[in-house]
Amino acid sequence: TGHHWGYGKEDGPSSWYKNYPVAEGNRQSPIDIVPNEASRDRDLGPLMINYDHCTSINISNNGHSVVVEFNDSDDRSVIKGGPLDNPYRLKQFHFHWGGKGHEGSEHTVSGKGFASELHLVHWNAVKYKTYGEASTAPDGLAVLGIFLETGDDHRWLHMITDVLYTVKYKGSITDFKGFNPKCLLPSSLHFWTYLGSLTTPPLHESVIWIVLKEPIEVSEKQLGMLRMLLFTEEEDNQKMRMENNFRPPQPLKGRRVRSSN
Ligand SMILES: Clc1ccc(Cc2nnn[n-]2)cc1
Ligand SMILES: [Zn+2]
Repeated sequence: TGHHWGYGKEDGPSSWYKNYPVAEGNRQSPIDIVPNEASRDRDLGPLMINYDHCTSINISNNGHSVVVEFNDSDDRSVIKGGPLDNPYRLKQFHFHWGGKGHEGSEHTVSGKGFASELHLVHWNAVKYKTYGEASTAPDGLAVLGIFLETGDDHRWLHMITDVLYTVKYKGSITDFKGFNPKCLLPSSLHFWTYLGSLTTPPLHESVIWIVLKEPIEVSEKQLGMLRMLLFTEEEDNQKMRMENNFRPPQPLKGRRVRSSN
């Protein structure tokens, strides 16, 4: 199966190019977003997020992050508008975060990192039959990125942090039904958008990135719950805390970042 990769010294982002040469490609993610270099594009319409009928299925620890999966067998939860020519179906969301007191977002804004970053992964089910097929196509995926900054408790994030103890170890999965991620959205849907890639191997250059400008606030306590997860399996006697699971910004290589109006 695929090569082993991680976020450690030996298997981390600076070594991924050895097994995944596209790591040095021309549309890699994340990037540092410089707001006053982003161009306002008049034909960028508003983002439309329709998660009303969406329901989560399960929550799991895949050894890289904590992931909530959704039923993507129909168009019950889609995003459209903004830079997108088709509706894109929600498949899963997951987080990237840092260590105690360290930043952990993947995108940065004028060099500033945030404590964490939530990614909602969607795929173009109009043009492609499966997520797998879409994940290798240049317009196959749309990932909605939302920054998390430390502040007050997030009233709905508790639904997730309260069950993290059930997925402490790599390979654990439990039922997680009825969670609607619209409760994790900030009040403004203003965004930056650019063409990029998955930020973990296989690093496919198949992502239309939509990064919301307004962060959501979560408490240090809630972030600390993410850090009690482990990269390692239950039977592994090495207990490696899951933290700093983020890829640093990659070269822009002449790409244009657009801003919503
Ligand atoms: Cl389905 C899937 C594939 C890759 C990743 C990793 C990632 N790529 N871009 N942001 N996160 C998350 C979910
Ligand atoms: Zn991600």
